[in-house]
Amino acid sequence: MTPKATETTETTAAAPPPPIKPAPESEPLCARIENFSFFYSNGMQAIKNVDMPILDRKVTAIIGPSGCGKSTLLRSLNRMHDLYPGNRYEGRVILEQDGENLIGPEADPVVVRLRVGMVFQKPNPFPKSIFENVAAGLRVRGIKNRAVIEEAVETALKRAAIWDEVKDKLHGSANDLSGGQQQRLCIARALAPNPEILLLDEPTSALDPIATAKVEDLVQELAETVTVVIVTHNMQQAARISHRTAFMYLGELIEFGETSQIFTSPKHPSTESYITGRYG
Ligand SMILES: Nc1ncnc2c1ncn2[C@@H]1O[C@H](COP(=O)(O)OP(=O)(O)OP(=O)(O)O)[C@@H](O)[C@H]1O
Repeated sequence: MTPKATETTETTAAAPPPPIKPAPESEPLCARIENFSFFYSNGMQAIKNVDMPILDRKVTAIIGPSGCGKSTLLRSLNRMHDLYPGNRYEGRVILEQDGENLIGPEADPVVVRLRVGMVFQKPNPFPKSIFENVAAGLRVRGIKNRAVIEEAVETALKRAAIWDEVKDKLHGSANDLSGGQQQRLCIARALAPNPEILLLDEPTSALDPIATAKVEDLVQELAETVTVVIVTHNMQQAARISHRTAFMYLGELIEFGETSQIFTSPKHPSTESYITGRYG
């Protein structure tokens, strides 16, 4: 018997459900990412229409499989992509404090990088003294008074929980520190200009478990005074230290919510597949 058209046995793969838009937040925001897209100079669209709140003085983790756009999104927040010609931003990243659009044409990328500090995967201290590493951002801010710089360097090193280890060798080379100490020094360097947001791009992936635990403790402490956004491949880390988690896939923000909700009852099937280790 010839099957009728309606009885065909062929199946087509169901399209994945659309991303879930973040729910309105009741807690104070530090910034809002609105309808944000990013295009690399070769025309590749790495971020697609992302809307995401960034909670004030909380830790937001960005997770997702390799190549989903985590680092691209993070680097957009402090205009790192401006260092390469031809890259393009669309949309807005608004700082709540004064309404500045960080990716707008009027925003000076150098000033944005003081308001939004960044620490990378591999510790990258300048080949200078410990003191000069931390003072660097203050000098960019135009601060020249020695006493002011000394006080700010001490405060930043204390905030980064490394003061006790370096206070007697501030003029020694940063390169003589251990990897974990170098990473905390880089955090101090980012903190010295007193940024509103601290971006951390897989800050512990080059560190051993003890140095990792120190940085994780530090991040939680820091969130009392500065907003933190962290990219991590380590889901236990995201679950341990963040208040909100953003799951990205193929350049889209698929799901955003309280970290405990994302890890225990994700709403989107792609989030569930990722956190249960089925891909990525
Ligand atoms: N300079 C570049 N020019 C063009 N495309 C790029 C560039 N850098 C990254 N991409 C592409 O943009 C997409 C997002 O990359 P991105 O590094 O942001 O992903 P990721 O989620 O951080 O990955 P990983 O976890 O592996 O670090 C990828 O498809 C990547 O190939």
